[in-house]
Amino acid sequence: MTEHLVDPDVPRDLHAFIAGLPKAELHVHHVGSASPRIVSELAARHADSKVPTDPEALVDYFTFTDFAHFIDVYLSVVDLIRTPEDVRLLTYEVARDMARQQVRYAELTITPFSSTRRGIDEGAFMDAIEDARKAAEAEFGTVLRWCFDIPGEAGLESAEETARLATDDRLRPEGLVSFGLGGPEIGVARPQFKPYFDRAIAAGLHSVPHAGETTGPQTVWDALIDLRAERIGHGTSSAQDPKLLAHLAERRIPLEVCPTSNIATRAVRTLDEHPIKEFVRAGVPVTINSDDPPMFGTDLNNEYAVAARLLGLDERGLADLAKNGVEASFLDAPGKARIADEIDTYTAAWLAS
Ligand SMILES: Nc1ncnc2c1ncn2[C@@H]1O[C@H](CCC(=O)c2cccc(C(=O)O)c2)[C@@H](O)[C@H]1O
Ligand SMILES: [Zn+2]
Repeated sequence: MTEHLVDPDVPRDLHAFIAGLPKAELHVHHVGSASPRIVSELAARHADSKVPTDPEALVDYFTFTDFAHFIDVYLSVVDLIRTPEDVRLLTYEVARDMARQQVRYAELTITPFSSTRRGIDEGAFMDAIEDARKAAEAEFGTVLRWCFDIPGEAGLESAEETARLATDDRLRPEGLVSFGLGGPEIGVARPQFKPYFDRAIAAGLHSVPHAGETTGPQTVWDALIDLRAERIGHGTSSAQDPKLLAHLAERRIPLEVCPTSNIATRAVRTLDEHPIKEFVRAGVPVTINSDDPPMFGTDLNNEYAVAARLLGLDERGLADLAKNGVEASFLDAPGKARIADEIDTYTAAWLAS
């Protein structure tokens, strides 16, 4: 457990329970998962970068005035990833950090457009992530799968490139399971991306766009109707629309909730105002995720502690939340059953001790 992340309002033994709880993570960004250790290593390789390497300076650097500022800082870290070896290092080290938190399975959102437009060869990029995925599974036991996302603000050129990389049989990596859409939402309407999502879905990929993070509930409706979303990234503003909440609950469409992220990007004012309770009350399937953990000064374990506090959960409630993540994942049925059983066994042993 990382000591500075202990929430004083959550009992210490609940933190310890969370630290050992087997988990699935469904909403976490590749570059946004670069820890200070990884950032320092990349910055040392590329000394001209403006990203600070000192962990204390990084805390200030990762303090955001608004969502646009967050994206600017995010892109400065993207600029640190310049070679296939950088891509491999980042991916492998992110898996190591996940394994330490008992993450058994993660769908990692990768933005291949950002790397190919910066000159990394597309085939070498795919080889680097696949090589890291296989090594991480063998060495840490964490299973990684990919979501390729369109950086919407970069325009339809980025959508075309992302759809091509995700659907070309010669390039598409074995670990790819889903197709997403990220970046700012203001001025980036979801319906324009429909043809690209149609292509990805026709190629067998699942649809998981961000929506309702920084704009209202209509964006979530657009993601559901035009992009045929199977899960929603954030979906925070859904709480403003009771019909939408009822729809999400009835269709069993999970929200990928990332509480600390919403505060760090100023999408939500305070944790106590976070709508997670409304989602649960409306019967919407809720999953807990970390988004860009080091940039938001969090990790997945801390997000579970935050959820425990906001929802008043005990060990059984936390185990159910972890099982929501497994159930909402794109694992096959035996894969889901294996992690769900592990969660039950761990919880029973903890409660019996
Ligand atoms: N909380 C988040 N909510 C939304 N997205 C988030 C979040 N966290 C991380 N992201 C990532 O940020 C990327 C945005 C990148 C982007 O806008 C952009 C614009 C213009 C040019 C380029 C370029 O690369 O040249 C990139 C998204 O694709 C997504 O993967
Ligand atoms: Zn995200």
